[in-house]
Amino acid sequence: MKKIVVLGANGQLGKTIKNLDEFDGVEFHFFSRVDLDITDKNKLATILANAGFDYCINCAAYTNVENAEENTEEAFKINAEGARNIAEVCNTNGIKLIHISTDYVFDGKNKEPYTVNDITNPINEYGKSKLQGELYIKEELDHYYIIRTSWLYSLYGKNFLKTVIGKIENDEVLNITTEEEGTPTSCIDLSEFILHIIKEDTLPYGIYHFSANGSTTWYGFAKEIVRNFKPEKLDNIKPIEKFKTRAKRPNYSVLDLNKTEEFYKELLSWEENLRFVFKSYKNK
Ligand SMILES: NC(=O)C1=CN([C@@H]2O[C@H](COP(=O)(O)OP(=O)(O)OC[C@H]3O[C@@H](n4cnc5c(N)ncnc54)[C@H](OP(=O)(O)O)[C@@H]3O)[C@@H](O)[C@H]2O)C=CC1
Ligand SMILES: Cc1cn([C@H]2C[C@H](O)[C@@H](COP(=O)(O)OP(=O)(O)O[C@H]3O[C@@H](C)C(=O)[C@@H](O)[C@H]3O)O2)c(=O)[nH]c1=O
Repeated sequence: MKKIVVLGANGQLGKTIKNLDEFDGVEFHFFSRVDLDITDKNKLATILANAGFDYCINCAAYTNVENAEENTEEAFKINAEGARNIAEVCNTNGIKLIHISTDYVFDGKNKEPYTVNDITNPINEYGKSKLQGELYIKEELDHYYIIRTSWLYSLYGKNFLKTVIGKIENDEVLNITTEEEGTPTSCIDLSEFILHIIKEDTLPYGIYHFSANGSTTWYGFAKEIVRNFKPEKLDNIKPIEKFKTRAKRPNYSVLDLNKTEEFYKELLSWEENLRFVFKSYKNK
């Protein structure tokens, strides 16, 4: 039986892991921010010491990309210092770390998918803080998996899918940018990969990229959401070149999946994953 501690358990990824129905051979222990704040290194050390955890999954993060431009200190405290605290405590206690990072560590100037070896160059404070977290982990720890993913969605918490559904339910018209290209990723799909790493227990340590296959713009993603949710409202989604925001986003942040597919399996397209999420939504 593998013993796993999950941090940031009340976020959308944490909740998705909690709802996985495949628990054979693994025992999860979930800690939300109120149970365990990752900026409190002493408490982390106390809870993780001598508890026999094999893996730590870090789902805790400061994820508000817009607010990170002003609350930069807090974003770094959680995404960089918090990640360092976890890495130090994992190192002391022989715990393998699975940490989630982001496509926003890249500047978006590529014309083809970013590989795990491509140069990082974040263009917003959230991306900078997440990159610093990656660097600290690499510095402190040998036994780590850093999984960079992109455009996460689920039926939990706050994410683009839920924003679009909410506005369509109110019959609002949405102007959505066509400026950025990336890949929407279902939290269910990512959770299954995380579970695979734990169950296999043999994947080489290091950085992995994880998303669905294919790519689109936020406009394309919104259209596909509405096509699945309420096709009669498709005309409510209007393309615009730019949507005014405080934080810059990379114009292109598609992740190269070759390494992940080599150690896992061929991944489904983002459209197929989205259909799967709606199927479970309608069955509820
Ligand atoms: N969302 C996305 O599109 C993407 C996310 N990622 C990464 O994936 C991971 C999971 O993201 P996601 O589930 O979407 O994020 P959420 O914002 O849904 O969840 C993050 C969770 O972390 C908690 N948290 C914040 N600060 C602390 C802290 N100091 N100590 C403990 N917990 C804390 C939050 O608690 P509270 O709600 O109370 O603040 C929240 O429950 C993150 O590392 C994120 O950077 C990567 C790519 C895309
Ligand atoms: C709500 C809305 C957003 N947009 C634009 C703004 C932005 O360019 C894009 C996405 O907006 P959001 O703010 O929902 O997404 P954003 O916070 O940029 O999402 C990112 O979150 C972090 C945590 C990550 O790690 C990234 O992978 C990515 O998922 O869509 C519109 O064009 N129209 C709209 O009505």
